Amino acid sequence: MADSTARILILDDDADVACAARMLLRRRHADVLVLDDPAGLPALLARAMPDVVLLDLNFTPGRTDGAEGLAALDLLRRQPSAPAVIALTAYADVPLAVEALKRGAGDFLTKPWDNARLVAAVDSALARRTATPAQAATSALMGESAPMRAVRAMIAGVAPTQANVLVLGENGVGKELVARAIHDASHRAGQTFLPVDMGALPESTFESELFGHRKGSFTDARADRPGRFQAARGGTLFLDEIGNMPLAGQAKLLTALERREVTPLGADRAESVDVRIVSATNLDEARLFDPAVFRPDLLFRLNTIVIRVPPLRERPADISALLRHYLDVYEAQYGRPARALSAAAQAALQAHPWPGNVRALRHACERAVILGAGEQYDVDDFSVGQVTAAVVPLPVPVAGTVNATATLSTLERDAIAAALAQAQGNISHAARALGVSRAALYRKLDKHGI
Ligand SMILES: Nc1ncnc2c1ncn2[C@@H]1O[C@H](COP(=O)(O)OP(=O)(O)OP(=O)(O)O)[C@@H](O)[C@H]1O
Repeated sequence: MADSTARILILDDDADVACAARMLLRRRHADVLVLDDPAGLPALLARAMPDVVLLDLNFTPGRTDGAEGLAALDLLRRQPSAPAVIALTAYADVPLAVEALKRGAGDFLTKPWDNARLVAAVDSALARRTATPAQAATSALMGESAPMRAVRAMIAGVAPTQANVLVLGENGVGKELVARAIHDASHRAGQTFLPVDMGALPESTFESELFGHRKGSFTDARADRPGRFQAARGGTLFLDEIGNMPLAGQAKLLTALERREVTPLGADRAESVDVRIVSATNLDEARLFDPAVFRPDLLFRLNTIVIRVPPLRERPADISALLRHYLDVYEAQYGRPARALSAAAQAALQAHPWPGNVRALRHACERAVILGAGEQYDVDDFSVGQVTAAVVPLPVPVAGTVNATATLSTLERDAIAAALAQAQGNISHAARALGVSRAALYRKLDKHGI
């Protein structure tokens, strides 16, 4: 069932490929457009700006240099509210995938793709796109509280080195922003910053996703394919959610990090790859240091430097500036007039514990900008009173008294609340139990005000 209002464009001349992708994505996104020729792109953009573009890199038969796709990518990146781009290529060509990433594509997929991976790539592109205004530059890591100043000092100290960095903190505290800030302040800034959600990598394709594969190495390996390590060569690989990696995957990652080289599936020789590793997890440290959960030898490789990003409730001095920043961002994005916060709203939001941290604050600001009707923002516009709903038993609807949509919506909310309770608040685990990506779960939490 389509549950997002995002607009997705598939720009690919292969009708079968475009049709397969459209059918898959239509289950979740109501608005999926297909275009078979980049020449039609300017007219389409003038009519309807997409949120995410799946962009083939080669169109003219026989052409494999990617020039047509890269030109379309440049055009997309020049748009005032540029869509997120996922480059698609049938020719698993590392330099071309890397070139697309360097020119602003957020991710790449090689054909034929794994359906779950395609869905997850679109979800993360949407999530990242929403976050773009705050993530564009190092200075976007806001906060003048003493703990955030200490975090920034650590970033400045560690960025110029080659040290692997482990970023710890609850969901939504800004771990990815910290990782980007390290990359942006390092000598690798001009190279790729590639985030990989380690919790979302299927066990069966773990090696091929990370290290790549050679044509014919397994039934579906119809072409050589680069892995994330090769794609991030020279840059920074951000291993997100490492705490959700199965132990088997941990062993494979350890070998790559120890040897500083990776062996694509089916290859007879290892390749050395120069990547800087920044990793992150929301696992609490007691769990992370439990050998039954995480291999100590891998942890030792990853945590040369540890940066702890404190939850927002421990740095209330940052709340006010973050509120104003995100209200400004969304007022500009939605073309709404600038409005002040009422004194009561300011006090209530300042005292709020923000269990979802800065991500929740950002979502609350977006809601307020869209829904707030008064001259000033009132506390109700932020709908933050419902934050504990995930652990509060929800009322069971009485048959016949609610309409079908309300029932479905309630069921979904119940399922999410139950999954979260069972996963003890671990978003990745709850998302996996529900069969959706983390990004999709975040959107649903937002939708239900959880
Ligand atoms: N210090 C900050 N200043 C401005 N925006 C922030 C800050 N910290 C987080 N954000 C915003 O909050 C959102 C969540 O941040 P981010 O994705 O970096 O968190 P995370 O800790 O990596 O989350 P998760 O654990 O769920 O992956 C993003 O939109 C980000 O831009």
